[in-house]
Amino acid sequence: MATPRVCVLRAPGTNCDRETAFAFETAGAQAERVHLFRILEKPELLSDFQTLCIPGGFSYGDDVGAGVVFASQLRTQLAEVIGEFLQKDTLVLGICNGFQVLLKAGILPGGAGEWTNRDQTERQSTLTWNANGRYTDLWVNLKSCSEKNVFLKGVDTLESPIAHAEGRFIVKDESVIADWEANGQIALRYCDESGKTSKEILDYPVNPNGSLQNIAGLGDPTGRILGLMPHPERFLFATHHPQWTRKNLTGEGAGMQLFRNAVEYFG
Ligand SMILES: NC(=O)CC[C@H](N)C(=O)O
Repeated sequence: MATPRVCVLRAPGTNCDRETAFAFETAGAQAERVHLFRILEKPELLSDFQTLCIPGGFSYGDDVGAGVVFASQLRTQLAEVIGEFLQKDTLVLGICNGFQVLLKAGILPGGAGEWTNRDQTERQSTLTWNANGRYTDLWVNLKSCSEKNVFLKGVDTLESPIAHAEGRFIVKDESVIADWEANGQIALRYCDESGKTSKEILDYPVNPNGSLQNIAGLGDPTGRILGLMPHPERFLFATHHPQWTRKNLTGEGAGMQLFRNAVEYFG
């Protein structure tokens, strides 16, 4: 199997890059933590990689809004190389702050298809302050809703931690969600312990932030891009789970499958 190279792109304030690189490495990829300033200096470096991952954290201190500054650097200073990267048979993963960046840059939900028109396309959706107005840190249940998304192959439900202040997914006009759903772009929804979810906003803590239609993750039309608020890299081993002894969990954690899928895609 070919070993894909993963660029874990970090900016000032990113703090989940080591764990995320470790997750990809454990799944069999070759992951490199690359500082955004290196790519700004030498944009062609990005073409050495098959996967781009923007990890979680507080890029630029969440100033102006989480992910906004990082996203605007991608949109303006790196537009060309990002466009080339998206056109190729590559994967993109954005975790938490990374999801915020993908959405605010306009890499999601349109992917390569919309990237060239990103300045003409009005942004339909965003991630804003949690309904409870607070930074919220807990474990949630997720239901995979897309058969198309590469990262979610073989995933039905998974538990994962969330840790964010600006994770409430909202849209300007709710009717776009039906189109995204038909396209397989609605990737993950918050659900209860039995895996049940709904389009009505479920109560806290099942839906921890008040996201519309309980949406926790979104993909592009090709299924090669995924952005999600929860942190799969924090559940690689059973022992990461707060109740692993009580629940007798052993072996891998549910988050591992997403990284393995990303590696096997290139197999
Ligand atoms: N864990 C994260 O990546 C946090 C994202 C962002 N800083 C927020 O609080 O919303």
